[in-house]
Amino acid sequence: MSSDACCLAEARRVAIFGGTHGNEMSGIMLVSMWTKNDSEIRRSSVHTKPFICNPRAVEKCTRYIDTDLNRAFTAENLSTPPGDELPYEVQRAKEINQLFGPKGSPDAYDVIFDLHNTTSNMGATLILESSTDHFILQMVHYIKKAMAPESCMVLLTEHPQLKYATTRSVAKHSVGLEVGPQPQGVLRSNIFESMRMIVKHALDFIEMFNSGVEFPACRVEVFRVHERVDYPRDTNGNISAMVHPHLQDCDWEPLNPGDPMFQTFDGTTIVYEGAGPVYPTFINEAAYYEKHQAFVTTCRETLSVNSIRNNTK
Ligand SMILES: CC(=O)N[C@@H](CC(=O)O)C(=O)O
Ligand SMILES: [Zn+2]
Repeated sequence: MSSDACCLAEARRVAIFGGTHGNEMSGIMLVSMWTKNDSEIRRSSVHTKPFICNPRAVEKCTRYIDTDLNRAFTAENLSTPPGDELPYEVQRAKEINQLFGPKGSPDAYDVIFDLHNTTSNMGATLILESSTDHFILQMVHYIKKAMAPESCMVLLTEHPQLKYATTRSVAKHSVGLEVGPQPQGVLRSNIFESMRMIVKHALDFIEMFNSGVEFPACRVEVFRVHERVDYPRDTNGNISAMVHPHLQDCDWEPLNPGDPMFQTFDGTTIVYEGAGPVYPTFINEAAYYEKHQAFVTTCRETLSVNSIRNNTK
């Protein structure tokens, strides 16, 4: 055991969230399946809790009832007194914070995986909120290696303005899993199986970590959120162009200055005018029309990850 490894507590309490958005079917079906029979997610050193976050939205097969649950875990929402008049998702956020948090406290769950689907052609993507959580970064490194030659991308949402208050943020360590393309309300077997495999690798990693395995220092390639790009709009605020066919489905591929970005209804091309190459993702995500986001640009970077080991072994 090397002496410079960063010592961390074991991760005993782990939750797997599905149905944070009620129309993202892979996570909903996996979590429902694991609620009935947890043999697949059981590990000897871990208590793993499968949990449906927004049951009313799942029942209606809609993203949310009153407001987006995955934006609701703000300090303000979590601290205001409870009440029936609050939006359903704000009430639910408070309940989830009681069950799996409180956010920022020592009583919070060790790890939360939150399972999402996207209509974008992103493939399997892990979403991280922090570039300094070496436990999660080591997990990501492990998952990427276990998945090879299939790729698993990493989106880092750490950004002073663009970060949002996610359901998973109540845990000490959190990771989002976004797999696409899959239409809203639809189950695709390839997407379901890909998500299932990543959860398996993640739980295997936690089991190994808890048992005392040391994970050596490594490097992880991530794509850090840079800017949100909205659709072109007319003076009434209606969309006046679509994602250009050369950009559609090209998540994670470089977009260079001068490259086609949008196509108006009369066929005019609107090009990207940024300074250098960016890597767009969440291209044409259905849920983001209302958020005024056609895609998000990212910048590629490589993070150095500390070696870690469990300090109780
Ligand atoms: C399509 C979708 O729902 N994406 C998630 C991403 C995340 O979990 O960070 C969201 O916007 O909440
Ligand atoms: Zn989602």
